[in-house]
Amino acid sequence: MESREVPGLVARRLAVQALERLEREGAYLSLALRALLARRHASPAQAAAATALATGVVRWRSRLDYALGRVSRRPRDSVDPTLWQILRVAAYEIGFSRETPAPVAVDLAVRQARDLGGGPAAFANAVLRALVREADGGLPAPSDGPLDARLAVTHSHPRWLVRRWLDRWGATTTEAILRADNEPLPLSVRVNPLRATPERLGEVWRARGVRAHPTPLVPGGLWLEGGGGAVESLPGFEEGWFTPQSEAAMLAGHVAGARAGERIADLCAAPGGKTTHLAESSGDAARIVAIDAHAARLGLVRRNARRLGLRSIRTVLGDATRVPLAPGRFDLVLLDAPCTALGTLARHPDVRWRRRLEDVEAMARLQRELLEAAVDLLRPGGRLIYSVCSFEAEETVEHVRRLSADARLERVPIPPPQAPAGLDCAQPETAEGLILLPHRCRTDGFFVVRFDRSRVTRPAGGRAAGHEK
Ligand SMILES: C[S@@+](CC[C@H](N)C(=O)[O-])C[C@H]1O[C@@H](n2cnc3c(N)ncnc32)[C@H](O)[C@@H]1O
Repeated sequence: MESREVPGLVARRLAVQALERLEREGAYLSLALRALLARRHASPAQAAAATALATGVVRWRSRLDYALGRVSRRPRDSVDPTLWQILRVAAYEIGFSRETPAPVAVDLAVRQARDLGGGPAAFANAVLRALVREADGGLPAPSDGPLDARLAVTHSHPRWLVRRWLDRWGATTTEAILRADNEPLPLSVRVNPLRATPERLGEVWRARGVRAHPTPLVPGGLWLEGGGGAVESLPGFEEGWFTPQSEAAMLAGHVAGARAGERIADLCAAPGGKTTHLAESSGDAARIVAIDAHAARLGLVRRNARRLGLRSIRTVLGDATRVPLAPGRFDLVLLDAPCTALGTLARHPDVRWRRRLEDVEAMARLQRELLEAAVDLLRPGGRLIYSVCSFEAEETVEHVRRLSADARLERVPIPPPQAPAGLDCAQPETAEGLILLPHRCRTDGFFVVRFDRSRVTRPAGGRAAGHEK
C-alpha cells in the first residue's frame, strides 16, 4: 500500500513498467504508455509524470547507462533488468529533470528497489548516492575516445547514425542536430479553414488558459505553448476545428496547393493528416483518393475526415506499389512515403534505438517502387509531391537525382519557407528539394520535393518529341 501513500511513486512505477515493455517486447513507447496508463487508471498528473520520465529515459538512455556504469561496481548485465530501469529513471531525474530534487529521486528509487529485496535496495542506494556526488554539474560524459563514440554517448544516439551524420554534415552540424533531437518540440495543430480560423481558435483557447502562436513557417497552424497534455481534449477538437500535426508535416500539404476540381491521389495516406489538409485547401471540392495498405490505419482517415466535416475523400485499401487506379489521370499525387522517421527523434525518442542501418536501404527500396507507381498516375502537367520525415540521403536527394533523369519529369523548385526572426532556416540543399534539418527552425527533420509531369515527352537528354494526350 506504500505506493498509494508516497507521492510520485505510482508515476515512477508506471514509467519503469513502460520501459520494461519497450525493452522486452520492442513495444513503441507511446503505445506502451497509452495502454499501461489506461489499464492502471492513472490520474492525469500520474500519466503526465510517467510519460515525462519514460520519455526522458528513452531519450537519454546511453548517457544514463554510461553515467550509471561509472558508479556501479557491478557490470550492467549482472543487474536485474527491472532494477536497471529503476536506476535509469532516478539517473534521468538526477541529471536532467528540474522537477524533483536529487535526494527525493534517490529515495523513490530505493523504495521501488525494495520490492525486489533488501540487496537491490542497498545497491540502488549506493549507486545513486555515488551518482549524485559525480553529477554535480550534470551527468558525466566521455572526454576521450573517437569523436563518433563520444558524441553518441554525450547526446545519446546510436553510434552508426552519428557516424553517418558526421560523414555527411560534418562535426558542427551533426552536433547541432544531436542537440536538437534532445529538445522536446512544441505541439502544433493545423486549423481547418472550413470551420475555424487561427484567431478564433486562439481566442477560445485563451479563455481556457491555453496559449497558442501562429506557426512560423506554414500559414494556418498554431504552436501550443507549454506542450504536454492531450491535444485531443482541447476545445474545438471534436468540432473538427483543427488537426494535430507537426509544422514540418504541414509543409507538404501546403506546397501541394490542392485546388477545387482536381483529381488527387494520396498514396500512403493514413492516418490522413495530409489527405485532410489537401481536402481543406481545395475547399472540400477536389476528388481525393486516399490509399493505404493497412486497414485499421485507413479507418483513421475516414474517422478524421468525418470529424473535420470533409466529404471529398474516398479511401481505398491496397498496396500503392500496385495501385488499382487508372494511370495518367491525376492532377496531383502526394507520396508521403513510409520512411525511417529519423527526422522525428525529438518527438519520438525511441525511434533512434529501433532503427538499424539496414532499414535505410530497405525504406529507400520501397520508396523507389512507390515513386514509380506515383509517376505513372500523373497526367501530363500533373504534379508529384514526395515527402518523408527523414533527411537521410537514400530517402531524399538520391531519389531526386534519379527522378531528375526521368524524361517524363521536371523538378519544380519549392520556395524555402520564410525564416522568422531569430531562426536560421537557410536550407542546405534547395537544389535537390527542401530539407528541413531539425536544428534550424525547431521542426522535425523533413524533406519535400515537387516534380511535374512534362506536357511534352522528351527522350532522355534529347529534344522534345511530341505532346502527351
Ligand atoms: C508516413 S505514413 C503516412 C502519413 C500520412 N501521409 C499522414 O500525413 O497522416 C506512411 C503510411 O504508408 C503506409 N504504407 C506503407 N507501405 C505501403 C504500401 N506499399 N502501400 C500503401 N501504403 C503503405 C503505412 O500504412 C503508413 O500509414
